[in-house]
Amino acid sequence: MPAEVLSSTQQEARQGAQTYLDARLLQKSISPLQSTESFTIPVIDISPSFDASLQERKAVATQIRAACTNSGFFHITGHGISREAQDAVLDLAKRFVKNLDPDKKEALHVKHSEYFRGWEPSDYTFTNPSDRHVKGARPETKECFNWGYEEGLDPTGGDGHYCELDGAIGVTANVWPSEQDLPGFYGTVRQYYGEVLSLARHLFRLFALSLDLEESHFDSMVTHPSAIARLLYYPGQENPQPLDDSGEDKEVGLGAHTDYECFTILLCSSASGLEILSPENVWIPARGPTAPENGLIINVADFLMRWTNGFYRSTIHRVVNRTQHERYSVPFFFGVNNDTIIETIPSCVTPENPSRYPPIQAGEYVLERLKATASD
Ligand SMILES: O=C(O)CCC(=O)C(=O)O
Ligand SMILES: [Fe+2]
Repeated sequence: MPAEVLSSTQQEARQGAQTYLDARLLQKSISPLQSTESFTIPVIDISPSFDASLQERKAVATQIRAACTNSGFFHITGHGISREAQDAVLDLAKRFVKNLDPDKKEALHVKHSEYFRGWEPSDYTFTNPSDRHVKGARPETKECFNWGYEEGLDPTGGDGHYCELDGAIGVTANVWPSEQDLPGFYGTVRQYYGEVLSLARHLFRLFALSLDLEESHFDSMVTHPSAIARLLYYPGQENPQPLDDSGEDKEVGLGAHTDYECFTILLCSSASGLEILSPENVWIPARGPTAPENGLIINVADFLMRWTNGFYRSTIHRVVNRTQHERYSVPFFFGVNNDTIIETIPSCVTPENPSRYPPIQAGEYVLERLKATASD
């Protein structure tokens, strides 16, 4: 890949995603206040996809395709992630936020990391880079801890070829609290992350079927994948703030954004707060009355949207905790091996819809998007 192609695509990585986000948010503000919303978030039981016939796997894939071409957002049940691992990792998020001393957090600050690993205090990033420039912008209320793939977290043990977002080999990018400060931290992360990583590889096979590709199409691209995850915390509001004069929230947990990778697997505590911009450009709660009890949330992210030439939709979402309760969540952002160069999937290109995106190296794309949240 010639150098000039990469640098122009880095620019395009930021701008393309921001343009999509800004355009959808603009449509939101001109859409009628009284919504004629008919959209509900689909719930897909993926249990038949584990041990059944190809025909049954294809039936699940068909439901995934329908969700991805509409809102790009759905709940899954029958996913096999143990309740124990889910509860333990949510509890870990709480322990990290509440029990780790400020100086220990400071030592893990993401500003020390080229790859945005470690402790991310609320005011360090704007999840929607445009929010930084809004007059009187207040910091988002979230606080989080980020880590990425390492072979020790992979139940397969990996393929020995992991490289970082920028292609660097042999770097130790993750940082961890010490065992003394937070006993069992790494073990709990490893258990949950390992289970979700296996689920993500399985889901990618269903995504392949959903795009009429061979089931194994993506397998060789996720042997040492980009798989960043985070423990997230949103404080409750002591006195939940009324909306401001323009009908916007005064306090936002995480600004409106799309995720960067292929798809996200999200675990959240019962507290409400996550909202998605529906296909009709109306904010709706992600965990409405139809949300399943033990489900996980899946949303399409930007890399899959560009890979499919816009056929699959990346979901715009945000978090606003309007309750007095604390909220915790653990998103897992799944993408392909950082060193994979991606070109639009040929079956998503037609004479009416020619490829809109130049080739790009997967990790470079994600790194560029991460950088945009912390600076201009
Ligand atoms: O906390 C949540 O529910 C969503 C988190 C999220 O959207 C993100 O970290 O990208
Ligand atoms: Fe997100």
